[in-house]
Amino acid sequence: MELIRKYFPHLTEDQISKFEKLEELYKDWNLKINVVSRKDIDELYLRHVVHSLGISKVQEFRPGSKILDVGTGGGFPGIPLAIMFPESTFHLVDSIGKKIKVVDEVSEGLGLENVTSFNHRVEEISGNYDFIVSRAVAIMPTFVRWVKGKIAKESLHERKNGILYLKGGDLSEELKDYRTAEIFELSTFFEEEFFDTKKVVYLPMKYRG
Ligand SMILES: C[S@@+](CC[C@H](N)C(=O)[O-])C[C@H]1O[C@@H](n2cnc3c(N)ncnc32)[C@H](O)[C@@H]1O
Repeated sequence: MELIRKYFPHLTEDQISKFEKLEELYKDWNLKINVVSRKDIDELYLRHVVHSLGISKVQEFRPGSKILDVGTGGGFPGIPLAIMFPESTFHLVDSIGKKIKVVDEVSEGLGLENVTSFNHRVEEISGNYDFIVSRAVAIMPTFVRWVKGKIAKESLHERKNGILYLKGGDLSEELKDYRTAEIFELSTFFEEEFFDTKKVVYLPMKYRG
């Protein structure tokens, strides 16, 4: 929790208490099914919560915005972002039912009214989202194919609607066909070594015509 207080000093008491409770809920769930690896659960705030919130350092979601988290697994980055932006709506999708069950239980346990989850492959759902967020699901060309019809044309934000993807390492090959992609180094915002190679890739939506 010190990391949350250190990097996000302006949270409300309600947000702080949700972030505190989140650890308890994930630790309980991890005894039943392995939603977070054993190693990572001890560093839940660093590896999952603060990492997810890296997206909020790049883009503040305005009230009323709609966000889709693709391949959310146990709820990352969607759940931490939903706590951070209570006036935005988050749809969390994953193709594995037992992961969605954990997402449902955690969001209910935290009283998150702005989270809805779907047990589907993302290719099967439709929607009109301001931003699509994700971590560790697919390479960019596949991901773009899955989500490009799901991004709203009207934007509530100054930055164009599009994809905000948490990635690591050298992305030059993977992003070579995406000239409009912007890469934000998370080490700019967070000093822990874990973030040295971590980035947020922002890919604005391209509109035809
Ligand atoms: C490596 S896990 C990452 C989970 C989470 N985003 C995180 O970073 O902790 C990848 C997740 O993507 C989901 N997934 C893969 N392809 C998908 C698709 N086409 N539609 C929905 N979910 C998908 C998998 O079921 C799995 O839970």
